[in-house]
Amino acid sequence: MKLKIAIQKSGRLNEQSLKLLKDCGIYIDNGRDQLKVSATNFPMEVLFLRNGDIPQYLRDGVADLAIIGENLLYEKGEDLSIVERLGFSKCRVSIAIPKNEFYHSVDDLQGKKIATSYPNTVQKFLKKHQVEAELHKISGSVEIAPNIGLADAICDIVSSGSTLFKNNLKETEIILKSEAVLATSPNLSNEKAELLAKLQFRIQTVLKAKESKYVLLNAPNNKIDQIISILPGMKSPTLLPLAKEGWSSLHTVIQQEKFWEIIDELKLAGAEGILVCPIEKMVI
Ligand SMILES: Nc1ncnc2c1ncn2[C@@H]1O[C@H](COP(=O)(O)OP(=O)(O)OP(=O)(O)O)[C@@H](O)[C@H]1O
Ligand SMILES: O=P(O)(O)OC[C@H]1O[C@H](OP(=O)(O)OP(=O)(O)O)[C@H](O)[C@@H]1O
Ligand SMILES: [Mg+2]
Repeated sequence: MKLKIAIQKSGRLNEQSLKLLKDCGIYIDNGRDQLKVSATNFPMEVLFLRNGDIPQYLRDGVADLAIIGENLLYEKGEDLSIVERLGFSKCRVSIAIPKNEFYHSVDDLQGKKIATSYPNTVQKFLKKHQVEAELHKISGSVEIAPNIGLADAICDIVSSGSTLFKNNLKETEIILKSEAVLATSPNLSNEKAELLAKLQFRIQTVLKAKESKYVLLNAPNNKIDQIISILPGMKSPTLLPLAKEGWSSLHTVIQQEKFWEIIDELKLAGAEGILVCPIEKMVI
């Protein structure tokens, strides 16, 4: 018995999905040309599919789980559950209009023509705000629609905003924020649920390690207490004596984002030779 995981065949999510499996110690042979590949060291089969088809495959039980954009679940798979947020492919689904158009509120979309690849998402948004607009479904290059007279507004994925900028559009409403997630089929057998739990444990181990850094620093012994009070450590930090009399080396694990907040404080408190190292796996 194998856990069948669907990942995007090619596109934005493909590379990082494969990398995540690799970081979890799951090796896949010949992922390139085949649409179905078995892992060599984990009871798993990887199905390479078109993104848009994945929610249906999950629903039908053709795939047990999938790595997919949260936005696509909102569009096509609200009945499916998210079991893990994966932290990559962060983006938002937004409404945009030509830069020079006036925009005050959602009401300005009343009676307008909106081009999008995410019709259900837009429809839900319009309904919530009691706005009636005409939807025009297109499958790609949505941002060009207003420039060629196809629509008054668009709804599409925005990340850096450069596609909007290049097409003279401005973002007026953020409908939702998205990232890659692990989603599951509704009726997993107990055996499959156990395998899923194993996979989730590995994923959490990898993700936690990514957020954290191993920090080493040197300081005079009389400054150590103050430095420890600044460090938001895992537990108590490790303290080792240096060859130099009256000095110690202090090791701890901190959240990457916290590091930038406390670095100046650490230096002021007398920390020297600060090293920040990546962590490969982290089991807590
Ligand atoms: N510019 C972006 N920045 C960050 N994430 C993005 C961006 N564009 C898309 N994504 C995310 O990646 C997912 C896949 O996008 P991509 O454009 O590769 O595939 P697609 O065109 O939706 O699907 P298909 O596999 O059918 O071609 C999207 O659902 C979204 O969650
Ligand atoms: O805000 P930005 O950083 O510019 O990213 C947004 C763009 O990225 C995606 O397109 P993609 O490149 O995936 O092309 P596609 O339309 O062929 O899917 C999305 O559909 C937007 O067009
Ligand atoms: Mg795309």
